[in-house]
Amino acid sequence: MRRPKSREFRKQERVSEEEEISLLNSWILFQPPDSGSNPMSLPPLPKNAPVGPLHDNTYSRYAGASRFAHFPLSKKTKDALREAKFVAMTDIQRASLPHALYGRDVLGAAKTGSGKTLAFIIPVLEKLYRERWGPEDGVGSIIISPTRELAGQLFDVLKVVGKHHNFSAGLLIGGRKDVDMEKERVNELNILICTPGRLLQHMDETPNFDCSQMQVLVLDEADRILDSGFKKELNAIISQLPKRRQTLLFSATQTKSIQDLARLSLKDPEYLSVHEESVTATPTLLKQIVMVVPLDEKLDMLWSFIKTHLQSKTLVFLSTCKQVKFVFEAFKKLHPGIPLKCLHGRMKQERRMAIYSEFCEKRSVLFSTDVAARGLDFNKAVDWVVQVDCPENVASYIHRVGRTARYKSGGKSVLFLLPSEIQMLEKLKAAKVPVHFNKPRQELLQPVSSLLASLLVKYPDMQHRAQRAFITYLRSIHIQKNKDIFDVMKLPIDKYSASLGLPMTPKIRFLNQKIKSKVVSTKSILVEPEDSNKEDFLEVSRKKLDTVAFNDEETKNDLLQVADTANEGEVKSSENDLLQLVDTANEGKAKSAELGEIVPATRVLKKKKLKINVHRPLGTRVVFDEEGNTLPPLARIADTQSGKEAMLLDPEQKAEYYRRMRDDLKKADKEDKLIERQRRREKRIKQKMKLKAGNTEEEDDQDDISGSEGDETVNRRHKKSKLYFDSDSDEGERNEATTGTVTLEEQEALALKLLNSMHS
Ligand SMILES: Nc1ncnc2c1ncn2[C@@H]1O[C@H](COP(=O)(O)OP(=O)(O)OP(=O)(O)O)[C@@H](O)[C@H]1O
Repeated sequence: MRRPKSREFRKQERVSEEEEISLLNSWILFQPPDSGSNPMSLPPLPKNAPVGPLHDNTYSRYAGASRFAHFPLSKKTKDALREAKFVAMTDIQRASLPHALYGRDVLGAAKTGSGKTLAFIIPVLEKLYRERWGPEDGVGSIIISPTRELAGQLFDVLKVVGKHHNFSAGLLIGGRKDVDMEKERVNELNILICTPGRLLQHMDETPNFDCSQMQVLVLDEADRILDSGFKKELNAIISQLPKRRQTLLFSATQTKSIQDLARLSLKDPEYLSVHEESVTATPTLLKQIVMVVPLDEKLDMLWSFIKTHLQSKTLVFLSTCKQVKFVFEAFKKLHPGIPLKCLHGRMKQERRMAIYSEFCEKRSVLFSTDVAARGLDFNKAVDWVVQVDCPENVASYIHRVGRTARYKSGGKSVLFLLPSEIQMLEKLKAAKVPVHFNKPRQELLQPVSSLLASLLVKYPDMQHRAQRAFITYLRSIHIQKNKDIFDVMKLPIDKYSASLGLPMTPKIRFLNQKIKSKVVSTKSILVEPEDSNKEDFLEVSRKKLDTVAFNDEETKNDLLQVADTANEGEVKSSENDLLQLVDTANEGKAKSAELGEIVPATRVLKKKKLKINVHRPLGTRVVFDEEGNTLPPLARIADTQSGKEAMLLDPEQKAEYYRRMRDDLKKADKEDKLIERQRRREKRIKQKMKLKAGNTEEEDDQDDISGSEGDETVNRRHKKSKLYFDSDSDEGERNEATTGTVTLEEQEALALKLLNSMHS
């Protein structure tokens, strides 16, 4: 047990702290970095150079120093840094700390995993220390993170570096039940680490919540917090903060938008982009691979990848929560031989945190939405980042792959691109992201679709999950802004549905409308060579690039590597192939004929052909009339049962036959309705019970396309919609909601009738 410090000791401590603060202030003011300069351009202090106050009343130069020990930092901070083995500074720390310590606003940009967290945690601690901030002063600094997991991680770093300081700090994130306790204590906290939604909730609901004296505002992943997803929240937050404050913004993909920065009222900010001159925008030790994978082969490819990388820690990104849930559940049932986990914004907070910690500790495969794309520093290095679905933009790509190859460790990533998404490559190259093409070995591909189909039969709930995954993925593509890359009409929808194990392609209203309009325009497409060429290109490139699969064993370590390093030339040539294909496509259909491909003119035609094949009864002779129509059922029966022909064609008998059929149909219809009513009723009861139990995790039907945050406000919005929308098709959702109400009324009426009849 710690003995309470004596009064005398406390007094002495105070005096020495005051002396230290005075020294630090003089040191910082003595030789600050020039405004607009990057301290990285200054030579570091020689190893044995004296540090701090010098004998002639001067101080050593700290701008440009490369070790924490050479900086005007408090002993408490220096001790903690040393204990955590932080000795030499990273580039972004060298560049931004001198400006931040001097009190300037900073916009810091540096590659993922390059140590930006310390670049803002240290100035926050030092500022409050030098201001002698205490419990009675309330909120002194607010650090905002876009996701809960990242906020939790920042809190952990703060606990490490600030462990000798006496500040109180709080983690305010959505999904935690102890909001009332937070409200009671939030005004006593000195440092708040929060997500925008929860902070705003306190600003709105906590009596006397006061941050009018706060000194430092930090936005980690600043570009994300400043983008439209958080616009309203951030504007409301900023409006309640004092104008006189220091603001620090950090991200691997920094915003330079004047409008964004104007919202924050920055004062002559220092823009420090330490890797701007670098040849690549991603970590140098990161090996990045791109493979072209048709949509209907993505799961085969992913499954094969997992099976051939059982010793790796792998992070898999998918576009939507429903995809994550489906792939996780399905693959889990197929027992790949490595633990699987999933993380998405619709999970309960405790579960999210638990999964995050488990993945930090253990070798496993984590399926995730973009909720894990930014900032997270998984303790034991992630070996592979697999992007099954194309990220919405380059920034998103950079953050996702940045979960591996952090600080000084290496890592690998692979991106599956659809043939229609090839333009993404140009964007990556333009942003200095060095990617290599790879053609893993076809023979090692382990198809999983048939296994999924059997799973869906065995577990009926999996069918529902597969449908949701299917629909939400298409919707995620549909709502993307960049239509040059993301075009839902270019997707092989039926094949994709089959690849998930679905027996039939689910109906999607928004897509049906699109297809209809495409059918109308098909006529003109057929006479417009340019557009039809596009289709040709799609088919040709698919055929040519389809030949991908994974190598076996870890030793030949990932098929990817073998093909890549063993034959750099081959990679190059495949890349060239790809580029050539674009040209080839522009040369029109003639070229594809040369290639020996039978290329359908449009997808619509292909689909029609498929339909006929699917619905035609196998092994039965189909009789067509002269116009090519099949004969009506009765005529067919008459044809096959020649003995009864006369009877069935007799008008009275025919009428009788039709009457019986009608009755049978009515009966079947009635039964179906009853079953359906019962199903809906059970579903409603289930939902009510879930609501009562406060279970927010499952079946939130507005899918989280961005896969982000799961912040409190966002969740509240979703919860609301949950009451009304309960199906994937927009139309279906509304229908079901309305039918649900009518059924309830009907049931009440029925109950009343029953009661009356009992009393009478
Ligand atoms: N000076 C340092 N010395 C040693 N390790 C460091 C130093 N600074 C940071 N690190 C380590 O580097 C890793 C990455 O740091 P951090 O999470 O701050 O990166 P980041 O730049 O914020 O990445 P992201 O852009 O993905 O958010 C962490 O494990 C951290 O402990």
